[in-house]
This record gives sequence, C-alpha cells and structure tokens, in this order.
Amino acid sequence: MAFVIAVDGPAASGKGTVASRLAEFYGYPMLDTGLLYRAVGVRLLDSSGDLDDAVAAEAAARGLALAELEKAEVRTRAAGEAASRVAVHAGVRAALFDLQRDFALREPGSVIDGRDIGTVIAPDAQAKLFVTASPEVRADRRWKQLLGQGESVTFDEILADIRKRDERDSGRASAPLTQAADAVLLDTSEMTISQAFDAARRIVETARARWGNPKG
Ligand SMILES: Nc1ncnc2c1ncn2[C@@H]1O[C@H](COP(=O)(O)OP(=O)(O)OP(=O)(O)O)[C@@H](O)[C@H]1O
Ligand SMILES: Nc1ccn([C@@H]2O[C@H](COP(=O)(O)O)[C@@H](O)[C@H]2O)c(=O)n1
Repeated sequence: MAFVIAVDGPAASGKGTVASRLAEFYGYPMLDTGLLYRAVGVRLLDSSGDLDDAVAAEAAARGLALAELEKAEVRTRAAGEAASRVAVHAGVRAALFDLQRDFALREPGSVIDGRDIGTVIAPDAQAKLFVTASPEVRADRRWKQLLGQGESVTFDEILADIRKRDERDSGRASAPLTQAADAVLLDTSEMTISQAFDAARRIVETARARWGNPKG
C-alpha cells in the first residue's frame, strides 16, 4: 500500500515548500494541486475570460494538458485569483479528481499538497498535515515571492488577496478548505523554512511508525 502524505492549508502558508522538502527527503513524487486550478484559471482567462461560467470552466479542466502547469503564467497573482474562482465549480473539481487520486495511489508513496487532499482526494492518507500561518505572515511571504518574480504589487494588496482567498476557499460548497479531523496542525508563523520542514518530518515520522513501516 502506498504511503500518502497529504499537505493542506491556506494560501502562502508554506505548504508547497514543506511538501517539496518532504518529497525530496522520502524520495516520493510530489503534486502541487494548486497548479491544476491555476492552469484551468489561465485557460479560461485566455479564452472566454468568464471565470463564473461553470460549463466552460469544466471543459477547460477536462482539456488540461500537464505541460500547462509548467508555464510561468500559472504562478502569477492573477492566476492565483483565477484559480480560486474556478475552484468553486463542482464540475472543475470532478474533472481533476481522477488525476489527483491516481497520483496519490502511486507506489511506494507520494506527497500531495492543496486544500482538500486530506478531506476529499486522499481521506485515507497515512500522514496528514494542515500547514498554516497568520494572514500577515502569509501576505509578507507571498508579497516577497511576487516581487521576486517581477510583479508590481503592494503588501496591502496581497493581504487583501489572502483574506479574500481564505474566505472563498473556506466558504465554498464544494470541497471547502478545512482541516481534516485527523490532520496535524503545523503553524509556521514563527518558523524558518528549515524549522517548518523539521517539524513536518517529525509529524510524518510519527505517522510512519504508526503505519508500521520501519524503513525511513
Ligand atoms: N517558514 C517559512 N519562512 C519564510 N518563508 C517561507 C516559509 N515557508 C515558505 N516560505 C516562502 O513563502 C512563499 C510561499 O510559500 P509556498 O509556495 O510554499 O506556500 P504555499 O502554501 O504552497 O502557497 P500556495 O498558496 O501558492 O499553494 C515562498 O516564497 C516560500 O519560499
Ligand atoms: N486542492 C486544491 C488546490 C487549490 N485549490 C484552489 O486553487 C487556488 C490556488 O491554489 P494555490 O495552492 O496555488 O494557492 C486556491 O486558492 C484554491 O481556490 C483548490 O481549490 N483545491
């Protein structure tokens, strides 16, 4: 049976950073599911531009090619906003389900990060982390990241984005962002990347011991 590490949490909490370090440490493949929704959002922006059109959004999700996740465009602020708008459509989520679920079942294990991994995609995951940080810390991290990518934006604009995204992601009817009952909370507000990774690894090690696999 595959050992699945599910990493969920709000925008810019550092879940992707923790997930990629865990993947490297355990030698597992990693899937950043946010990129799927971002790529669907970008597809719609490039076509009709109507992010509220559920039918067009589902068609965009069904036509998605994995190569589209590699485009620099999916990592922009606009793509993040578009992703959270298309992610409310149940048809989009259904269209992306199998790809994520199949990834989760890869042997000998996988690391998947997103919003609904521990609750919907892999509710049976052996290790579940819910990575968070205060809105201000997350906004600061995302702001610096976007400045580094050459975007021109203020801290206050990013903080407003983060608050709006939290509200939309947590409030939607379909697979809302929520901590799974059996996920371990990891608040990285006061942690460096290396401290966050160490804490995450300890959580996973505890889950591995419980799972009964002595091989690290
Ligand atoms: N503990 C930390 N301390 C300082 N910076 C961090 C920390 N964790 C992550 N970062 C930085 O914050 C930014 C966002 O991190 P990351 O992409 O991992 O967040 P995320 O939760 O995956 O975001 P997304 O909402 O895009 O999925 C990156 O530039 C990353 O290097
Ligand atoms: N499993 C997921 C992953 C992401 N989303 C939505 O996509 C937006 C962008 O995700 P990032 O992780 O790249 O910030 C996010 O705000 C969610 O709306 C999702 O619904 N489910």
